[in-house]
Amino acid sequence: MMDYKDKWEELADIKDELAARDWFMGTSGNLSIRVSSNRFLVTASGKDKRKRTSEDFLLVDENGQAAEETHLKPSAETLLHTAVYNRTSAGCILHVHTAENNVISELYGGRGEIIFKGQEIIKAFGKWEEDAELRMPIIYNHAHIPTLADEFSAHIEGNSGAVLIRNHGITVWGTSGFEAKKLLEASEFLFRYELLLNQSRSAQALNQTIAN
Ligand SMILES: CSC[C@@H](O)[C@@H](O)C(=O)COP(=O)(O)O
Ligand SMILES: [Zn+2]
Repeated sequence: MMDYKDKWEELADIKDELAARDWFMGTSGNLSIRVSSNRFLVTASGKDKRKRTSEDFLLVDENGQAAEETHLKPSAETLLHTAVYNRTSAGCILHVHTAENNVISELYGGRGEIIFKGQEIIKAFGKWEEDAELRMPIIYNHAHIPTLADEFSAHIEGNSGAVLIRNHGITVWGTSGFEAKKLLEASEFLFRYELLLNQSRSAQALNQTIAN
């Protein structure tokens, strides 16, 4: 039997941290961590991800099928995880639904992407140049998961990245658990900033109209 105790604990710790941020509303979200070239641990479907139990994850193969005898069902969105692991050397994938990532995906979904520029925190994505841009794709939320996974796959470029699914959530991947969490936190910071900025500008414009 494969020994994945350390990877299990690492993913469970990440899950606890994201839960402390309240990023698993209504059982939403799914997480995975690579164990070998063709095996990864993924969250069991439909669980309350704020709880830490011995049934939180199951080992799956490169097709997203259980690789060991279990009564657990892999996440409904496991195909998005297999899409990343089969194309890259990524080590961890995190998917969360937040009000902020949903509103951003709706505001900018018509453009198919949101671009962040002039933000220090895009360095978390390896964007170090002064005029660097971070382009984050926004894809349609197909209910048919193989179709969603196909559209998502078109945006997998390299061992780290982030894709927004419109009115659904964000999926980020990185070379390790640490990297994936960093990208997720940086993304959610950018979303909150963008929303706050838009709100502040609207309030400012309204105040000016009233003053004139
Ligand atoms: C109730 S959340 C909606 C789910 O369909 C899904 O989007 C999700 O993120 C969690 O599904 P899961 O099967 O638990 O991984
Ligand atoms: Zn989801």
